[in-house]
Amino acid sequence: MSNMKLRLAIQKSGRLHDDSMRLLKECGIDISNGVNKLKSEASNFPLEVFFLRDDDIPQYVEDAVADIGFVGENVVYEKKKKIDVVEKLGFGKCRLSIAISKGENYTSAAFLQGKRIATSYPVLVEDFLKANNITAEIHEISGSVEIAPGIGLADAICDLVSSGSTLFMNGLQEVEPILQSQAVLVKNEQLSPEQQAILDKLLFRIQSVKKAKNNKYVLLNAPNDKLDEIISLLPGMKSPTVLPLAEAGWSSVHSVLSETQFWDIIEKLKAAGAQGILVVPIEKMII
Ligand SMILES: Nc1ncnc2c1ncn2[C@@H]1O[C@H](COP(=O)(O)OP(=O)(O)OP(=O)(O)O)[C@@H](O)[C@H]1O
Ligand SMILES: O=P(O)(O)OC[C@H]1O[C@H](OP(=O)(O)OP(=O)(O)O)[C@H](O)[C@@H]1O
Ligand SMILES: [Mg+2]
Repeated sequence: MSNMKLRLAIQKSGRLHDDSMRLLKECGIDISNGVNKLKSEASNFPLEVFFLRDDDIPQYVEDAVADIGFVGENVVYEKKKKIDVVEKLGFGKCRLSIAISKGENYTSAAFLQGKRIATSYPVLVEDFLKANNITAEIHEISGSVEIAPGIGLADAICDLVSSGSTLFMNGLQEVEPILQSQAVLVKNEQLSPEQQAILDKLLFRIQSVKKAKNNKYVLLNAPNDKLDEIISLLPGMKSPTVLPLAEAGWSSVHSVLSETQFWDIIEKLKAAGAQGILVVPIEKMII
């Protein structure tokens, strides 16, 4: 067997670190992350993990120092490196937005004409301004962007928002989301067939974990005279499982429901006579 290992870059510390480590664990990959260690190896999968600043990950992947990386789309599209985005990972969800002081009246992007905008995302802001035919002054700062209008450094900012509480605490209002973002898996454009085979194995596991998170296993009891109606409400992976209960005239029905239709279908099941509905999380889902 070959000793080839795929090299994965993840954030060393910060918003994406814990979710990146959790995803690997959910994929059944054991990584020991000792304090201050910059590199670690999986004990049960051909993977080596580098712990880096998130901003540096696209460059490392382009240069093939790492083969793949977990990084926010906001960083991928700001850095514009030659790398492929392979898979959305479902965490680190946020948006890149323009914000201005609460008291100001914003009706369109024309508000920004001739203004000073503070941001850590000069490339994405420039793209947005160009697309809207606006000329404005971009002030690049690397952090604490939300403070800029309050200290007279800028008239507007462009930064990441999720709950909106940082904007609120700084007396700002969000006026223009310019990019929706989440963590993605990126890869070097020229992986060898052997590296690609390891990535395919990893992707298969990631997709199984993602599918499982988006679905629930549902068990319920149904009176036999209502079975047809109840079964017609349930999608299941093929079709629902139906087992007789010890009590005559009743059956146990098992199925898989997606998170998006979940509450809607549960209400209909109750109305159709389903009882004792149990909902169980799924760990992995392989179709
Ligand atoms: N409030 C948020 N909610 C959800 N995801 C976020 C939020 N803020 C940032 N992110 C995502 O997490 C990534 C890392 O954010 P973080 O604030 O840890 O970056 P950083 O301070 O640049 O870290 P580093 O030290 O690695 O450079 C962002 O690029 C973005 O994709
Ligand atoms: O809308 P909210 O939920 O308030 O999140 C937005 C904040 O989160 C991020 O910073 P983070 O907290 O990661 O700290 P950082 O500035 O040190 O990167 C981002 O830069 C915003 O400041
Ligand atoms: Mg960073």
